[in-house]
Amino acid sequence: MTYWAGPSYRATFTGQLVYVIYVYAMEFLLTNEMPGNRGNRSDSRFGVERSASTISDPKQSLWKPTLPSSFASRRSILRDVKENGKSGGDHPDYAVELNATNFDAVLKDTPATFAIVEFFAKCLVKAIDAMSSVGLKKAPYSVPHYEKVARLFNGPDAVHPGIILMTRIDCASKINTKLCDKFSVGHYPMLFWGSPPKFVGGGWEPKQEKNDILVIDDARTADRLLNWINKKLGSSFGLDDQKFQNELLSSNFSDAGQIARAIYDVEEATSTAFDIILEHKMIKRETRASLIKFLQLLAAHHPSRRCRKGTADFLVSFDDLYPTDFWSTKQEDDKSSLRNLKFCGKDVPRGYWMFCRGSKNDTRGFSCGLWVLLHSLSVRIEDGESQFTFNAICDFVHNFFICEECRQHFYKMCSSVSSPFNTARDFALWLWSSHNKVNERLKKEEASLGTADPNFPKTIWPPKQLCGSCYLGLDQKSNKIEWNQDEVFKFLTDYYGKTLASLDKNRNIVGNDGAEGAVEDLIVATNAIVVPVGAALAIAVASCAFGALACYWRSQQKSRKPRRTWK
Ligand SMILES: Cc1cc2nc3c(=O)[nH]c(=O)nc-3n(C[C@H](O)[C@H](O)[C@H](O)COP(=O)(O)OP(=O)(O)OC[C@H]3O[C@@H](n4cnc5c(N)ncnc54)[C@H](O)[C@@H]3O)c2cc1C
Repeated sequence: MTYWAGPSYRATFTGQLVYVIYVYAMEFLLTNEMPGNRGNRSDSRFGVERSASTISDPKQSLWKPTLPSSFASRRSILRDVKENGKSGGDHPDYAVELNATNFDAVLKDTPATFAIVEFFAKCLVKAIDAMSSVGLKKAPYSVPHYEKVARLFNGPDAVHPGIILMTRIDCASKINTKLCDKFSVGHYPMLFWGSPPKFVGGGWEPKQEKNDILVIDDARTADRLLNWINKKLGSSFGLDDQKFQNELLSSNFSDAGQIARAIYDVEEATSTAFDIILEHKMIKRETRASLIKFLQLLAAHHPSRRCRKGTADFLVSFDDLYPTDFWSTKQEDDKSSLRNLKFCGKDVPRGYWMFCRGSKNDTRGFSCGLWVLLHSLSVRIEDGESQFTFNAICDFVHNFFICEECRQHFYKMCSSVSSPFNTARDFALWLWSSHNKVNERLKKEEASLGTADPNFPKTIWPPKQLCGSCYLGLDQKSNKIEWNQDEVFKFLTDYYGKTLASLDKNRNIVGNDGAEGAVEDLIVATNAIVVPVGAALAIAVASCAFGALACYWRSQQKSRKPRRTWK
């Protein structure tokens, strides 16, 4: 079947009309074609055997993967998405247009947690555009709708960066025929959802019972597509969401109070960490014990009360969910319901970073949130828990941190500790100093690769502006900073202890747990609807500490539209 009407047809109005009617008829056939009449097609696209989905090694997939030959091209595609918000195709789109040659590589390389792949036919889109221009077709095709949603997740101005990579494949292009076959594309547009590695070398068959890739069955309009996503993630993204105004807030290093906002990031990081663990089925017989240890630590000392509750709930039901014979009885596939678990309450993950937001979408975020979480744990434990905490954190990073390079480096630092920790102080200082070693190494690496976030350069931490008394001087021989470790520990305890938890404390005053509805009502009543609701309220409550900031922020938020809730 020929999909394309040549350019001469479109040169005149009559030609355009004929062309449009032709394609319109074809669209009708395609969009109404269902598996039942597929068999009659001579087109090979519906006759091939589909290959089984292969799951790539999750530990390899996200951070800094090995660099095969296609690396440069897939990186440049992802860069295009980040920097320009364009796919490089005819449409100046937010969705990334892929083809069979780069599909696997880009999906393997993306740091996004989920991916949507839209199979479409570009010629149909053009035809329908043309029809609309001559008033022949009112019902919109999916592209503008898809784009409205992609705007939220892709590109430099993504409102919710790093969560969903939205891509598309032009099935009318010959090069993609086999790929469209593998996904049994029977009508246009056809949208699929899954974790990016699941698409790599994968496919989809209508009759396959268990499939890690799902068909998005209701994406006719942007609202409906976003509704589907919200149901899937338990999120409340709205088409009108605006980029969070964090960047307007000062990133003043010397303002210790800014760490208070990181309470939202440690919640986000906790939730994201478990999403990754569940999504990648990282709970195995050999990693189970290490996860239990880390859950115990979180349940007792997480700086966010609702994460303490969520992780404690998970811990309580852990044995039922993952009995020791779980892996021998192959129940693993039945655990899809676990993906809906909310470790830090129903609004988390929210999809954006506050304290940890980088100036680009691919910097900071999750790993920053994880560091903040680890430091905050280190200053909350008792002396008697210091060795346990050390083991729990080292094992957690080793078994569950998706970044291979980080795992390796951190493991080395853990392995070089020769005697057990006896005090919380020693452990907190060890973690601080290990983080500084990572900073030092990355500073050099980022300088040589030009990958640093200019607004958040790696530094030896804390800088003098944050803690002058931490500095004793410079050792002339080694040219290294001499620290006053008592002062450093005191500073860490204040910074990651009291200050970080100050907003959470205030949230608890208004009864965050179980009373979230009341909080939202309060905000609705005062017309200060914000994203995130909790953050604004907490900042408002803590406005004695952040007076000017809170006033400014609230005034910004008041002009916003109410946040959507999805049922
Ligand atoms: C366990 C772990 C190991 C990692 N290893 C690697 C690696 O090997 N290679 C790699 O490329 N990336 C690694 N990363 C990621 C990397 O360290 C950063 O998290 C990432 O580059 C984002 O940097 P950032 O600017 O947000 O600051 P981050 O380094 O993430 O720090 C977050 C915040 O912590 C505070 N902070 C900074 N230094 C310290 C300190 N010494 N003590 C206490 N608080 C501090 C600052 O306020 C900073 O904004 C690792 C992350 C983790 C959690």
